[in-house]
Amino acid sequence: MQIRFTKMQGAGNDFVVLDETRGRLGLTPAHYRYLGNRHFGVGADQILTVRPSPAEGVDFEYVIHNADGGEVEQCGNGARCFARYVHDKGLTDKRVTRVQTLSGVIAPELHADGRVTVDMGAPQLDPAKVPFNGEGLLAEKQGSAQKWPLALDVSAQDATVWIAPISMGNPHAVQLVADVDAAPVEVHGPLIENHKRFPQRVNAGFMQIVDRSAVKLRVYERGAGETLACGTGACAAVVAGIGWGLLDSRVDVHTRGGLLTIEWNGGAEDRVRMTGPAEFVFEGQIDIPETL
Ligand SMILES: N[C@H](CCC[C@H](N)C(=O)O)C(=O)O
Repeated sequence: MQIRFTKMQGAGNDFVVLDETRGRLGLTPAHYRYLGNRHFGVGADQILTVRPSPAEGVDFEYVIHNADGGEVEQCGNGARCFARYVHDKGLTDKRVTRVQTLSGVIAPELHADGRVTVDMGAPQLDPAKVPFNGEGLLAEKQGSAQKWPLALDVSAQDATVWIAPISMGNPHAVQLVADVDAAPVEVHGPLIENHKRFPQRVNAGFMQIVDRSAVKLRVYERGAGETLACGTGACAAVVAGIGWGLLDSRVDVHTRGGLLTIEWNGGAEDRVRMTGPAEFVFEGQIDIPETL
């Protein structure tokens, strides 16, 4: 099966973009895994699919699959690339679009310099709705937010990390670290991702506070492993830091792949705004087996 695709990246989080505005490709999770595979396929953290508007008042549908083939609710860096793609490919002449995702409607705005600002909606701060099962745990209060103890079974020495469970449509567990470069992301990341207290698994964020308007962040992503940047992870980290009383309302998030700027006024109903890059890398086509 011949698949035409566009490779894009936002702060180093990379994507295969598929255009289904003129008909469905009929791909299976195995096909998405194949496209995401960095040795046998194209290689990407996520596969983004553009579909026609599903309803009045919405311009497009935006479908997201992780490299492991699983469909997910939201992808922030992908949303910026989505907005750049639909405009530059002539699918719309709007610079502000309304896009339907599994977790609701988001509104990306494409700026003249190619950067994109996305209204990512309000965070979900109720742990049970992240979803996170905190039964039997005693959360610590900090500022207007909490930290929950998460016991990790790290070979002999048990480790407990203190996390904020936050959803941006997709689930995140954010923790503070003194030094992101020294943080045990490779070891703790998968243990947090697959922790039994996150029934839908979770994206694990490791945040170092630089000052009240700047952080460094690494994210071990659900279904993709550590990525160079995670847009929803940056949103969740800033929401946690503001809730803990450590950050102001506009924060530069320094990721290994580039800079994202996140704004949130701190109210549970306040919407999170994310600004960052969205770049084309190359166009291509790939012949993938019909059955995998
Ligand atoms: N791995 C995430 C989806 C992609 C999120 C990330 N790439 C972003 O920019 O938000 C999840 O399973 O929820």
